[in-house]
This record gives sequence, C-alpha cells and structure tokens, in this order.
Amino acid sequence: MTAALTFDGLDSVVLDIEGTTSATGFVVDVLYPYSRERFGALLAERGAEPAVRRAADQVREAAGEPAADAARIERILGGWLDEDRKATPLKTLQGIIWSEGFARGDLVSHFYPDTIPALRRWHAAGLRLHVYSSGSVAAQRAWFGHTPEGDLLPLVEGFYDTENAGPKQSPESYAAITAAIGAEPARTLFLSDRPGELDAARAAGWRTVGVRRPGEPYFEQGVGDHPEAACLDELTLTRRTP
Ligand SMILES: CSCCC(=O)C(=O)COP(=O)(O)O
Ligand SMILES: [Mg+2]
Repeated sequence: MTAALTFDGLDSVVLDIEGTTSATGFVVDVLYPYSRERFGALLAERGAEPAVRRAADQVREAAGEPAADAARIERILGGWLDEDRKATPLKTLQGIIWSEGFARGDLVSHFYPDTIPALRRWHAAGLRLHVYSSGSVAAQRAWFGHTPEGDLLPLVEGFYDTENAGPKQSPESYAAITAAIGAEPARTLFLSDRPGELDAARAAGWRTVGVRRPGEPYFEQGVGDHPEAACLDELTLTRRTP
C-alpha cells in the first residue's frame, strides 16, 4: 500500500535510474542488444584507446583470464549481459557504445511519465538533483542529455557510478557521495527500487524511499521497511530554509 509521502528540509535528491526513473525493460530490450552487437568491433578496432584498454584489462582480471583476447572478452561480456551483472568494466564499455549511439540519434532514453515533471518541480523548488546508477557516468549523461523531452542535463548537478563512488550496496559509497557534493546525509534523499541499495544509503545516514513500480523486477520483493512510493508523484519534497 502506498500513500503520499512528505520530506521536509532536504538539500539533495539522489536518483537511481533503472527501475526508479526509467523502465528496466527498456534498458534490457533496447540498450543491452545495442551494446551486445557492438562490443566486438569496439574491442577489435579501438582496443588501444585508454578507456577501452583499461576496461578490457578489468574484464580479464575479473574473469581470471589474463590472456583473454578480444573475441574471448566479447564472449565474457555477453555472459555478463545474460545474467545482468552490474560489473564496472561492462558498464564502462556499454557507456562508450551508448553515448555514441545517443549522440548519433540511434537512441532516445526512457523515463516513466511521472518522472520528468517531478524532476522539473524539485529542481524549480531549489533541490539539488544527482544521479547514482550502476550505468557509467558517460551513459548517465547521454541518458539525461537525449530524452523524449530533450536535454535534461541542466536539471542534474552531478553523476555518480560504481567507478567514482563505489558499489551501490556499500554504505561507504553513499558517504563518499555526500562528501563530494557537500550535503548533510540527513538532508539527502535516495530513491531506488533495490532494497540492498536503500539499506546501504540508510546506513550512511541518508533518508530513503523505495520506488516500487508494477512490472519492475523488484516489485514483488518489495523495498523492505523503507517508505515506499509507486511513482514520483507521491512525493512532496521541500528544501531546507537557508
Ligand atoms: C543510463 S544507465 C543504463 C542502465 C544500466 O545499465 C544500469 O545498470 C542501471 O542500473 P541502476 O543502478 O540505475 O538500477
Ligand atoms: Mg535501479
């Protein structure tokens, strides 16, 4: 059962993407195949680029296969995609492919209908908006830069991923984000669909709301004992008075 939720005295709102602002189905059905079809060419033709080389080395290390060639790395990435593993080098390489796809007009991001109006409302109310997703910062920036309503990057102050903040189920990652943005943990609200992420944010002193959207993978599991909302319209957020 969900109801209207009010949070007063906030400074920052930090948003998860998949399952929270946007549909997991779109990521899995549109973005994943787009990257799967392009990993081979990226690894074979652009393997000398520093970001590609570093990610390839991280794949070799994570897989315990120091001699893996480009074809083998492509197969490892395909396996990780099949199991929806949120591995940092997979997300790095997807971010390169997706950001180029968004830039050339192949891709337009997806947001649930309640999300963009809520982001505009909270931004206009003076709340600082940040994103923390397993998707790489490059992917996040492309996602917000190429929406059905155009470029929403001006609404978002900062982007965090598993590379610049750390794993999403570790309280230390949330502590690192509030330290980086200069916000008090108790005045920072995290919105996510995953209970493990919400638990970690709360352990770091953040306020939390579990976004529980029908049809999303975590809907049945629920969000534990966190306040829950079925969509962002249910949230009334006010900024701290200076
Ligand atoms: C634009 S980011 C693409 C989505 C993605 O790959 C992902 O892993 C999102 O996970 P989240 O942490 O936002 O649930
Ligand atoms: Mg999520």
